[in-house]
Amino acid sequence: MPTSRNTAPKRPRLDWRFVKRFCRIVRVLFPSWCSQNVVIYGTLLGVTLLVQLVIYQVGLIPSQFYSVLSEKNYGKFKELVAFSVLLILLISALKSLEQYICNVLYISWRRCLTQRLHRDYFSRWVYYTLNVLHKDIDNPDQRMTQDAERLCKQLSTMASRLVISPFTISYYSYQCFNITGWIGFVSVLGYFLIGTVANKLLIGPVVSTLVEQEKLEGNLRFKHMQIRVNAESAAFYRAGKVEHMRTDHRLQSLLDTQRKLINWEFLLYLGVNTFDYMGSILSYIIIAIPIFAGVYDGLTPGEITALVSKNAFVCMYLINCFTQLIDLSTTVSDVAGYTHRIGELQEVMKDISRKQCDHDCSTAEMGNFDRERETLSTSSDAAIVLDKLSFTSPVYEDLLVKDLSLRVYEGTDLLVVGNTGAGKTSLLRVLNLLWEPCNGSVQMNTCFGPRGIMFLPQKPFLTDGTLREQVIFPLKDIYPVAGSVDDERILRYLELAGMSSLLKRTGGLDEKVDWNWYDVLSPGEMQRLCFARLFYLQPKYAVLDEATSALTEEAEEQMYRACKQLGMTLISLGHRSSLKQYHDIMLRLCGGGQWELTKLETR
Ligand SMILES: Nc1ncnc2c1ncn2[C@@H]1O[C@H](COP(=O)(O)OP(=O)(O)OP(=O)(O)O)[C@@H](O)[C@H]1O
Repeated sequence: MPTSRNTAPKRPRLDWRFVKRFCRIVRVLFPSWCSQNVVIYGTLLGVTLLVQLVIYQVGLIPSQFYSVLSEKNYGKFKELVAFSVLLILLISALKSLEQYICNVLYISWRRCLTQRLHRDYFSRWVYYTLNVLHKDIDNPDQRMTQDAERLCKQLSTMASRLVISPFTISYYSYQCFNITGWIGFVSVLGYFLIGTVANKLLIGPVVSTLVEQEKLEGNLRFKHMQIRVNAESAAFYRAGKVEHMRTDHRLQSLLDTQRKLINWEFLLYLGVNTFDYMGSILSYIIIAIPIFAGVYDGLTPGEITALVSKNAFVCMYLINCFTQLIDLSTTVSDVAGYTHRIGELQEVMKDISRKQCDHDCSTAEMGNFDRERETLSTSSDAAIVLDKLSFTSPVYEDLLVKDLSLRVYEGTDLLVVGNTGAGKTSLLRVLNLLWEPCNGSVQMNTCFGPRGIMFLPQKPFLTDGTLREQVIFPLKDIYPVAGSVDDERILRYLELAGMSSLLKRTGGLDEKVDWNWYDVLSPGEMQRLCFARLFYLQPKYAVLDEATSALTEEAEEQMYRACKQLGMTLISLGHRSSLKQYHDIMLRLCGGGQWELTKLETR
């Protein structure tokens, strides 16, 4: 059952929670000390250090030119020009390499982060709980795709600057201290601290507005996705006008928030730019101190010019190191926003996964059908045992079913009937552990998958892929034997389900199709294709939730007879009275928690 949080969510900020979430993401990006990403990051550090070394040499060139030109030394001038050209070629090569390594790092980080999120998302049935029951976390899909991508991109752009900062700051601080004494060094440091505090104050609102903006961005995309998936139904309703209005409404909310964001960013940029330009003046003020104090009184004007040029470079570069850190404010605010969104998703998924594991750890590998081939149930006992089972829907307190006790045995087919909304499908959700019961217990003595129990949900699920992949779904590989024997089985069962024509449309079992299966198959064809799957997998127990609702009664008879011929025990949910003839007992859900069990005599 979903757990809605009672406390209002905290506004995302640059706080301790951000640090914890960021550290968790960093552990994913650098899984171990000898991981590939550490090697790439180390290489980046090496190349960036080299770049700094060359930059230092390039920075000293103007002062050397001043000296050489004031001495009118032609020989030295030629040497200096050649040296300068060499340095420039070297620095452009190194800077390109630095950018290239940052991009490699970005791809590697994205892979690590997204794969980890996918692992948590697809473990057990976290994706179901997250999308259907957990309404307090918006757009998980967007967090795993766009947000993760942007976080890695921003981090990779920061990477080289962050990696080098401790080195450049220490080196140029030392140089600045040597040249200007403690006054110069302390002034630069004080200047940086003021800039940091001012930026920290401005970043706060940017982070929370960015998180809100990403949520609305996801909502707008979801709306477009809804139209894309349901284009035909929308067209039948002539829904263009109303959906246009709703989509524009979402766009408007997004744009309002984006305007709020750019207003805050304007203040942030104002702070950053002021800091940048004030920094360049500060460097001359620092150099002026020893000059006016008379420290360089004994030097000629040419020597003073060369010295000022050299000292200005050192001071400016130190200030530049600090301003680069401050310039990162805008990137840091983006990183903080994405970190909060991804961190929140990770926490919620972990929480759901822990609860699902506590609920029933024995089903942890439920999706691993390959493993289940070996873990066949040999028990001759009931496959499903319900003992005084009671459950409600996640949003209402009213009981859908109260104290239901029932056993399902092999060979005894069960029909579940009841009014719309009586709780038939919900019973399957409880059997599948998707919903927690409020009372009683569910015991599944058979495994999920082929030779165990398979569910045909009310809405057919068609995966992307070839016709073969549709038929063998949810198996990843061909089962039980590969090659032509398997082809023969697939073709036989497609024919049995009345879907051989599909083979002509696709051009073969393994032909890649460029269409969306939902768009090209009619509801009846989708149901038939799901039966072809069932015939192919041949589970011992088949649970059919209104699986023939789009078929004629003759087609329904064909499908049911085929299931019986293949030795399946059926548990069907439906409204049609024609279904009774294929079952032995009938469970009627009467509403308000009431139910009755009757034996069917008509077979
Ligand atoms: N994810 C959900 N969150 C909240 N309520 C839900 C959810 N899914 C189903 N319900 C509610 O639970 C109740 C039982 O739904 P269920 O799908 O079991 O009905 P059903 O008997 O299968 O109906 P039908 O015959 O139309 O398929 C309904 O009132 C439904 O609105």
